[in-house]
Amino acid sequence: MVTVRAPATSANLGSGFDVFGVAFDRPADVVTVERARETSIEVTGVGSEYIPNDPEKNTAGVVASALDAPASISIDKGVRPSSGLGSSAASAAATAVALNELYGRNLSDHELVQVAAEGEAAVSGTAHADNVAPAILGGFTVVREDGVESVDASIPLVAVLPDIVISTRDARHVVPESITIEDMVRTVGSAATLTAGMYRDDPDLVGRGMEDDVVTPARADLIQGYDRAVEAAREAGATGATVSGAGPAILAVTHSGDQRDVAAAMLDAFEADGIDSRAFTSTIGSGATIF
Ligand SMILES: Nc1ncnc2c1ncn2[C@@H]1O[C@H](COP(=O)(O)OP(=O)(O)O)[C@@H](O)[C@H]1O
Ligand SMILES: N[C@@H](CCOP(=O)(O)O)C(=O)O
Repeated sequence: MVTVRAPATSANLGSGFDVFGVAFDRPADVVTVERARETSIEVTGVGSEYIPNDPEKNTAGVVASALDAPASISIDKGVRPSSGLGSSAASAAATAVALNELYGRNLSDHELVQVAAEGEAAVSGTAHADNVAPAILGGFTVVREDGVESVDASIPLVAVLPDIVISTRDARHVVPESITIEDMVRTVGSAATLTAGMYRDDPDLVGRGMEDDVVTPARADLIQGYDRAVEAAREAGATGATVSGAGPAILAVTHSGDQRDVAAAMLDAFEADGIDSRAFTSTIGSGATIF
């Protein structure tokens, strides 16, 4: 039996659509696997009633199939599904790491990222690896078609999750299919600024580098209360705020010491719109851990 914890993650960070990701300290999914003749899945925890047990529809089951590693899989969900906090990815990442250990497959972390991304493809329609990469490797990650880079960075984060459900699959349909050269130039500038900020542990640069005029505005329209919450975050000291993943969570970057104020301001903003929400404060954290 092997048990692995994999954390919530935030993908995109505004300017890095399908490329950037960060790991949180918490919340996390905890996955336990045992050898079996056929794969079966039991799900408990946050939002488990909305998650299929069918191995072909659950990211964990798709990973078991991709690794040809049948198992009894127990998932204790800490990351709410359809949150924008990499819920489906946390299960996929934890399962990939756990089955690699259980079956002695000796795959590298980078190979496991590709396996876990197959689980993501089953639920979102695309094998985007920008959540499973930080969920496995930790830190700030950059995903390309031919590989993944990861760097440890110390940046304070606040994620606020409103009581709204948005599926990644649906939110991918609003992404523009093409962009102008002017938008491309601005996006590359933002993404490079953010990356420099991560290397320098500089929340001002990271916040500035989250600016994006391409994907974020289209997704923001799906999140009731988004504009008010982002404005409140900035007024409370956030250096940047944007849609976390495909939403509805909002990710804010702060200086250390400002996290509680920023979280409170965003919670109040959603409350003013009549929406319950909860906040997670974190710094950029580690990836999947075998117990
Ligand atoms: N192990 C899993 N954990 C969470 N969601 C899962 C899992 N397996 C399948 N799903 C499905 O994936 C969808 C949630 O994934 P997604 O829309 O990408 O949200 P999130 O941003 O939280 O990852 C839901 O429809 C859920 O039923
Ligand atoms: N790059 C993906 C990330 C989806 O993240 P999730 O946490 O909402 O699953 C996208 O933007 O579609």
